[in-house]
Amino acid sequence: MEQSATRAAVILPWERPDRQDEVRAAEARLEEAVGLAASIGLVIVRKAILLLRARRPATLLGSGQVDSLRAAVQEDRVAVVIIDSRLTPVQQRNLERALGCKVIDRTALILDIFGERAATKEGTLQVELAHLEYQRSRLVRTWTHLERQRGGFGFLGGPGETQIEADRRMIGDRIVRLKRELEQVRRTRGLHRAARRRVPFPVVALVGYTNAGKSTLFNALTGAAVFAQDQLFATLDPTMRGIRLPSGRRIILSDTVGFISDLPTELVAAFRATLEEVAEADIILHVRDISHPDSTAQRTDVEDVLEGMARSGTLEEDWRSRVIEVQNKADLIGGREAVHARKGSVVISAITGEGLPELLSAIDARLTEAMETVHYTLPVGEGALLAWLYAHGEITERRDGETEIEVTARLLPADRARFDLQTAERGR
Ligand SMILES: Nc1nc2c(ncn2[C@@H]2O[C@H](COP(=O)(O)OP(=O)(O)OP(=O)(O)O)[C@@H](O)[C@H]2O)c(=O)[nH]1
Repeated sequence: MEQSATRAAVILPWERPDRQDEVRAAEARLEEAVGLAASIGLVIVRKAILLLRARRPATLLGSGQVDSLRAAVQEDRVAVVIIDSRLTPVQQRNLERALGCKVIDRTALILDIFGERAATKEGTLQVELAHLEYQRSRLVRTWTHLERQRGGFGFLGGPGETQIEADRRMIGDRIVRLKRELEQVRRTRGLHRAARRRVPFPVVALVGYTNAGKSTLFNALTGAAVFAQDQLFATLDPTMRGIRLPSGRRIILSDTVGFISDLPTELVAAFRATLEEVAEADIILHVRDISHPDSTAQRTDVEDVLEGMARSGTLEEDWRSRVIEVQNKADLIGGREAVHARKGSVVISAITGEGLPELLSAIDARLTEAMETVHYTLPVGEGALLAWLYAHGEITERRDGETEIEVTARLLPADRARFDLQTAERGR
């Protein structure tokens, strides 16, 4: 595929003083950017941290740095240079001219990733909106090359003034339409929620920083224990997979887009929209890279975003009781035994597999803990409802009468909502 062959260089301009701890932070930041670029299919053939004494208005980088970068671009046949910083439209255009290749900045890279990962209607619209606003703020031919290749929104025309005016109008019109569509989607969101609740198993969502190991963990867990793909899962998106826990209970594992350090503010709404799955989750697995120099700050960031979602009503207020913290990459810091497990957390290595059985048991235990005791009186003959209760909960008591069956069961709050929805529909 053409896009998988796109050769890229990732450059991190670094303005902070080069103290030893800062160097480690810069290296981690560069690794993050490399991971992000690789996640959209770019082949990274060069990466570098460039120390900035001052931000040059024309090119951001110093002229010597631009010269050696040009040589590197030629030598390595680089098609795209990613500057992990914010570029003004002028800087971007000047760099493209000087380097003789496409140049994109951090915001453009992140937008691309969100565009690929947005799963819900709202997520897709929100990302497209952020994308158009970004383009409008530039109004020059920017990264249409990458766009076309990847089938995105590459509709910007030539660089002439009239063309730019026409583009400005077109983008403006599209933004107005998108905002209207978004409102429409938000109005009907409640309806979609109810429909999603009919996924008949508890949902466990993975959240965490990019590179924390979410996908590795997702694959490790699903690779080992996927249950037969039935009709239901064919219609779900590929970031959702069903697995069976040691208890025999089935769950849906749902991967989400990763958190990114210093997320540009204009992308916050788009990011939150891509996190919508978390609102549906019975359990949130917060995957952390405990070997990362910013590990603690990253944890706070994730919790702050979830708290923000709770304040805005997207997430239920008791979200903290549904989080299991997963302290990943224990193998890099001396193995499971060497790591102090925080309360409510499980230490693992998604790569070596250590701690995975304990994690599965923790999910099982947390689901059991979250169950509520409910009583139902079902008419005899409603075998399907009774069967549903047996399949999704634990029946603790059952009394069969002439016309009615009384059942006491333990159910998850979400399952209880699903069950109530079913009985309400039958009553209709
Ligand atoms: N040593 C070690 N490396 C790990 C472990 N888990 C993941 N990794 C590595 O960390 C890198 C990032 O892992 P991913 O699973 O792609 O991370 P992610 O959280 O899904 O990242 P995004 O998809 O960008 O959000 C990869 O190179 C993995 O091989 C682990 O337990 N130990």
